[in-house]
Amino acid sequence: MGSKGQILAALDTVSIDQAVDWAHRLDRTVAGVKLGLEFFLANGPLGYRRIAAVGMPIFLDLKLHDIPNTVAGALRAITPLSPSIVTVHAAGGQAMMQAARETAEAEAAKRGVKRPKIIGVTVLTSLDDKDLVAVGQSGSTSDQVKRLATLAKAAGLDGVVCSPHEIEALRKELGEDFLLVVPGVRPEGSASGDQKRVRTPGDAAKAGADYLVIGRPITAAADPRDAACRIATEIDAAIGHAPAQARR
Ligand SMILES: O=c1ccn([C@@H]2O[C@H](COP(=O)(O)O)[C@@H](O)[C@H]2O)c(=O)[nH]1
Repeated sequence: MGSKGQILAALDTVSIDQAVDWAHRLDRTVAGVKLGLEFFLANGPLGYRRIAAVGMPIFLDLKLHDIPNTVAGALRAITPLSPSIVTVHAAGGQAMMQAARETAEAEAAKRGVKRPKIIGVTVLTSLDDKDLVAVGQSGSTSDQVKRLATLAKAAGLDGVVCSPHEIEALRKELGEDFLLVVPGVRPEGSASGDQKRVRTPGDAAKAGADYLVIGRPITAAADPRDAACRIATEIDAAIGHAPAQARR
């Protein structure tokens, strides 16, 4: 499969028909698809099941951020859908992240489904150092990402969402088995939009990302499948054909 096995395509839309169409076009071209707040708030579990029926792994990116009891309840609600990956905000704290992990484990065992990987969102890729100061956080984005990722690992999470700029430092600090799921990926010449901490797919893969989360550069293209294939080719050219996990 080459580096197609590293791309998670973000299907950001409220339209079920649009998302199903993208999923069919991208089937066997990417590792999986990401459904986020926009899709899930509009279409809920029924919409999720329509996409799941296409047969690709689903990253359910709801970025849960609440008290431990509420996040545990949310995990009980979504684990039966059998997503491959779900997200919580690492800034929600260690107790909340632990509750998420333990609840997913218990609920998956009870339902006889595979436990989703629980991933902590560190600092959103739309933020830079100045934005952190504006919300009252001192220090750099890279320091804050490292702090939150360390906390996520201590809480038993499977990995984190970080920007392409923090990959090397987190690999060194947190080891080879900690999943790094990386948005903020832009092929040369494509618009950054609201993303502030960006790198190219080739650079992010070479730095050691496990998965690259890519939305608009694929979904806004005239031919999304062709766009995904081009990105996979760029990654292959940068790293050779072995995906990150196989290279370690
Ligand atoms: O820090 C984060 C966490 C999540 N995302 C999500 O990734 C995709 C990126 O989409 P693009 O169109 O490639 O910008 C989107 O669904 C975000 O919700 C992120 O960008 N940054």
